[in-house]
Amino acid sequence: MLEKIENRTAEIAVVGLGYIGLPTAITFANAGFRVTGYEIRKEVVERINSRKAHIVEPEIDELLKKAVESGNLRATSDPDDIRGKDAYIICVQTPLNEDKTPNLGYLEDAVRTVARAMKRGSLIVIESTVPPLTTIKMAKLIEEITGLKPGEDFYMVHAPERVMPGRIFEELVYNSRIFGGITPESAELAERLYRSFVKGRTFKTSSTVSEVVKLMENTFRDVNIALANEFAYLAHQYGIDVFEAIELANTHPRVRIHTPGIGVGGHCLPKDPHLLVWPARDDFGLIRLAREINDGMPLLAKDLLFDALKTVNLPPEKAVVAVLGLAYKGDSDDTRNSPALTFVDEIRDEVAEVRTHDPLVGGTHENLEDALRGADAAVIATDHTAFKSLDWEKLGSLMRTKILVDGRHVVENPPVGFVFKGVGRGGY
Ligand SMILES: NC(=O)C1=CN([C@@H]2O[C@H](COP(=O)(O)OP(=O)(O)OC[C@H]3O[C@@H](n4cnc5c(N)ncnc54)[C@H](O)[C@@H]3O)[C@@H](O)[C@H]2O)C=CC1
Ligand SMILES: CC(=O)N[C@@H]1[C@@H](OP(=O)(O)OP(=O)(O)OC[C@H]2O[C@@H](n3ccc(=O)[nH]c3=O)[C@H](O)[C@@H]2O)O[C@H](C(=O)O)[C@@H](O)[C@@H]1O
Repeated sequence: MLEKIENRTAEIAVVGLGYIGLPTAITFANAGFRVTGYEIRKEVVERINSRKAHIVEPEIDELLKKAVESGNLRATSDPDDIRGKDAYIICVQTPLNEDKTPNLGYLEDAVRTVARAMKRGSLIVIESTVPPLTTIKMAKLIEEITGLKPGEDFYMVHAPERVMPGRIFEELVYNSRIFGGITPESAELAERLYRSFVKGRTFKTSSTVSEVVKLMENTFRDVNIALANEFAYLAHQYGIDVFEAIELANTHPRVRIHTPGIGVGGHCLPKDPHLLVWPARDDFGLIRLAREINDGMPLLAKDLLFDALKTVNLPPEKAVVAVLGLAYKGDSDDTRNSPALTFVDEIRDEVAEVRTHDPLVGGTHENLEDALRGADAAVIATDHTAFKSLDWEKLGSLMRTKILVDGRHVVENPPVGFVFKGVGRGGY
């Protein structure tokens, strides 16, 4: 296997071609490996084979074209096409159920597919973010299905993905990586495989440490954002602008306060803290409280909107509200767990009309001006670059009432003639 890795003849199957799996498959293919991408959504397979990415990410179209045209990448939804591969890289989603418990159904299905296709000596890598101890459980599932002994007859690793959407192709190469093996040999093999394109530092550990590390990273971010959001809430009570206060606090050499806003979305931050605490017997509660704070932020934005409507004596049930941005963060087309969607759901039954516009996602109005024409309030829910340079004084002339609520600190100076509110912008 090591020799096959060194001379790039190892055959790789990437299972799940979403935001993580597709860039990973492309990167291995462009590093010289023969990669088969296995994906259950047939329309995604067709798009990829016709060289069109189904996700928004810088550089993806050129890199996908290169990978497919070189003959190194092919997508399929036929499990027979991934039989007998040297390495399987699993990148399927690991969402939460309604009750916030992990839904490992996609992962288990993917592992079953791999178990039926693999051979003795295959390396199986789970890139998906999973609750602690999952990799060991999945190795046992493979043993039950195949009769092969984990660590002896096949190798298994958790290699968490740490890329930031918007910078995926750069971070795939330059981020440091962790390889958590069910045995040291497993970790060693995966490290050698990924070293074919990773230029960052690499570390080997156990699969359970690796699972916890990944969950700690995103929990760290979520808890820090919750702290910033609590500061924003307090700033309203003191009538100050939290962003001015944060900028000044961050001049301290050991303080790095995160950015408050309308909420925390995406496939990962809203669920990973739950994956960390779910299998534990007990915890202190900080991680869960941070989640509640962040989940509550769309309601704070709703209060700001309703305050503004009160200022102009417009009953909410008569108000036409245009929500700008549906994606969970700027310049993304991903709406999973987006606070913008929560905000829309929260106000929908209480106002006359909710319009939505997102340049990358769509919405009820394709055109920004059409969304604002005759509206009583505009609410910025996503920090898309396109929203940062809007001429509000001009756009205001299209609106029936000039209310602007900024959930993402996109507008620095409140536009003249508007009733302005913003998350963390006390004093307006
Ligand atoms: N999106 C992100 O920014 C990051 C995600 N992650 C983790 O990576 C994992 C994947 O996340 P995303 O790529 O965002 O999810 P995604 O939903 O974009 O992609 C998953 C893909 O797997 C496919 N799939 C599901 N079950 C399958 C099966 N049994 N066989 C074949 N294909 C199957 C789905 O149709 C989908 O296209 C998650 O565990 C996530 O927490 C980690 C770092 C960053
Ligand atoms: C620790 C860390 O930086 N994790 C990254 C994170 O990426 P993700 O796309 O979720 O981006 P994010 O910038 O944390 O944004 C998540 C959400 O939080 C919001 N957000 C973010 C930072 C902040 O200071 N304030 C804030 O409100 C964003 O608007 C967004 O709604 O989660 C990714 C993942 O695991 O999916 C991970 O690979 C990335 O490296």
